Amino acid sequence: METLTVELGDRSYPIHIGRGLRHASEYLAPLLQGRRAVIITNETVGPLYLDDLRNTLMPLQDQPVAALQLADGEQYKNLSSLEQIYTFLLEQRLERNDLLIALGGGVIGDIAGFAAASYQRGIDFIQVPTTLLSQVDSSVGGKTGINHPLGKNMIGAFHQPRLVLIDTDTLNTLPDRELSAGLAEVIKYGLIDDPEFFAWLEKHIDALRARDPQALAFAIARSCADKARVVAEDEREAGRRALLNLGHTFGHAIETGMGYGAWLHGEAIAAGMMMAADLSQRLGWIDTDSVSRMRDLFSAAGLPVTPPAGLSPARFRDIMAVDKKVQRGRLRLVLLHSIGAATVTADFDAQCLEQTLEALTAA
Ligand SMILES: NC(=O)c1ccc[n+]([C@@H]2O[C@H](COP(=O)([O-])OP(=O)(O)OC[C@H]3O[C@@H](n4cnc5c(N)ncnc54)[C@H](O)[C@@H]3O)[C@@H](O)[C@H]2O)c1
Ligand SMILES: O=C(O)C(=O)C[C@@H](O)[C@H](O)[C@H](O)COP(=O)(O)O
Ligand SMILES: [Zn+2]
Repeated sequence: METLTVELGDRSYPIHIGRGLRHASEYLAPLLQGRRAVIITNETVGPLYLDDLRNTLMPLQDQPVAALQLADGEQYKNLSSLEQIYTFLLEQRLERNDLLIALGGGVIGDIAGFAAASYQRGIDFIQVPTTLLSQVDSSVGGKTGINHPLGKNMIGAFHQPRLVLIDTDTLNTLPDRELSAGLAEVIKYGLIDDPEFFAWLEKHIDALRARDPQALAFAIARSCADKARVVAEDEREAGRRALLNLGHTFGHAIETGMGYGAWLHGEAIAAGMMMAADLSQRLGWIDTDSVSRMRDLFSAAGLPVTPPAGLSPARFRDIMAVDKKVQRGRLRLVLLHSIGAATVTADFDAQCLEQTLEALTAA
């Protein structure tokens, strides 16, 4: 068992990482203390893990542990699912002092987190992430929200969880394609500011794909530590936190343009990071050798390295124009000086961006 802390003053919270949820009741008990918890999950994760979590919670509260199972998929990260959650919470008479628990991947964590941020103007919530992507990224840092047909995560709030409980054994049931998608965010941390981790990933990528428990535990803890550090410095993305968006301006355009769910988030941002690398290279920043290392690692992780056919440069431009990093109408992108040195900037040659879009969408 390993415990990290997201340091945010009186809103600091622990991330517990381990195999099995044996110690879960120890961590949950102090938060419950006469309060009631309900669970939001989905129709895939519920049948796998809801009973375990319920059994852990049952001795800690005097009322039955109610749960809502939403439909599964990125296309359900929308207003209609959010409304389903509000209705459930009201029917359950959940009070302002009660708790909501998100059990599932990033879709459930984001939407349940936003329900917690807005229900009765904000109640506490706990993240129990069950995908690699949610264990290394979405459960940490308090970004919650839903998609809009015109843009990813366009409606939401910053709302930190009170606790993150990561049971790495849940990854045993995760499909290979989803494991690879999670590796995209893991590789992202190496690219942003952790070149040693990037080099470790190059050596251990096969072990990670084979679900070696030690390799996974190390990669999850290192990713959470890297993210927690950035979030602690800049909780609401006034500056440095935007680095966590490496590959996301391109990647979100892929997800929105292809229709939510066609490309997994991790797949889209892997291709997006390669697009950011291509542009960085055209600007004379990152060198060819580093771009090849990136391409090799994403490929070894089972991820795409080019955007999908069928999204034109014009469509990319159109969707990218509503990115949340746009300021006074100017697009800001996360670009790379080298592996481990990312930067957020609006100061790039627009011609080079055009060339990247033309070259890679034609590939
Ligand atoms: N809030 C943030 O900081 C943040 C960070 C990264 C990504 N995200 C968001 O997270 C979402 C992607 O999350 P994701 O990749 O976890 O996708 P997801 O939540 O859709 O989960 C992927 C699939 O795996 C299934 N699943 C979950 N756990 C499982 C398990 N243990 N065994 C078997 N199947 C399981 C799910 O039902 C789903 O079908 C996107 O919406 C993305 O925008 C948010
Ligand atoms: O936590 C962050 O900050 C991130 O940017 C993490 C990203 O991996 C994640 O996909 C996030 O949801 C993107 O946020 P957005 O603000 O670009 O929608
Ligand atoms: Zn992401």
